[in-house]
Amino acid sequence: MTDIQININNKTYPTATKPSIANLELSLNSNEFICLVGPSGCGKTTLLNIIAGLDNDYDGEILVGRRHTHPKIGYVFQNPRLLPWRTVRENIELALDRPQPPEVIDALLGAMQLTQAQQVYPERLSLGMSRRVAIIRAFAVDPDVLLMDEPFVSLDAPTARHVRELLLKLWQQRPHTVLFVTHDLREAVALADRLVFLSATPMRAISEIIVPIPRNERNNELAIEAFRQQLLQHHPEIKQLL
Ligand SMILES: Nc1ncnc2c1ncn2[C@@H]1O[C@H](COP(=O)(O)OP(=O)(O)OP(=O)(O)O)[C@@H](O)[C@H]1O
Repeated sequence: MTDIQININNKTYPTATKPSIANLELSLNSNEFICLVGPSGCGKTTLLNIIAGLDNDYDGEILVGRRHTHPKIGYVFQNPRLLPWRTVRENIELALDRPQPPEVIDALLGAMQLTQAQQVYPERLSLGMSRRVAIIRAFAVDPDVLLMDEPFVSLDAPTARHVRELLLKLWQQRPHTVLFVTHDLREAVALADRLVFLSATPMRAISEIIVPIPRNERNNELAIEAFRQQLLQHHPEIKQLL
């Protein structure tokens, strides 16, 4: 695994009058779990699409180690985007760029508690199950960086907590660099090693915090409070977001 450096000087959509991203610098350490927290519409999806190589129309650079290239990506979208005519297992296998021993998929299905559902078609899955399939699919390609764009949005609270716990366990078994986007500070603190707070457009990274270990309710609350204080001190303009 390699460190990744993202420098975006300017990203302006052709039809827009002002940049969506300006002077954004972000370093991703190998196998680090990073949460990006930012206001609605600040440019998070735009950033993930640039990192994924889906949008090359920007001024900046992405370095994987010392190479100017795009990292190998696993992408978990808000919508799980499963092919309805393929089973759970086939949806995972289709994402692979090279065949994997069946045990690899078996282990991922087991970790996400989907072994029993592997021959099922997506229409029979709950939203929480579909999200778990999407997470497996992203891990299965063994990416340089896993991009997760609010993958637990619109799940009820207990289901979101369950899927979060499974994700963390899987990540501890198979460490990968993760870039996880959320609006939810509590979700971010429950998951991340490091939180990066983003400004409204034009988006840039305005503050960051390392989450204290061990993770427990008290440490999480302390992290949230420290984060609030740090942000309010340096960026009073975002008070309404906290
Ligand atoms: N195709 C496009 N053309 C023009 N402007 C766009 C386009 N896509 C996004 N934008 C603008 O760029 C900015 C960032 O949008 P983006 O969807 O990346 O934000 P976001 O943080 O992911 O939003 P949300 O929190 O709602 O998911 C917004 O001002 C949006 O209106």
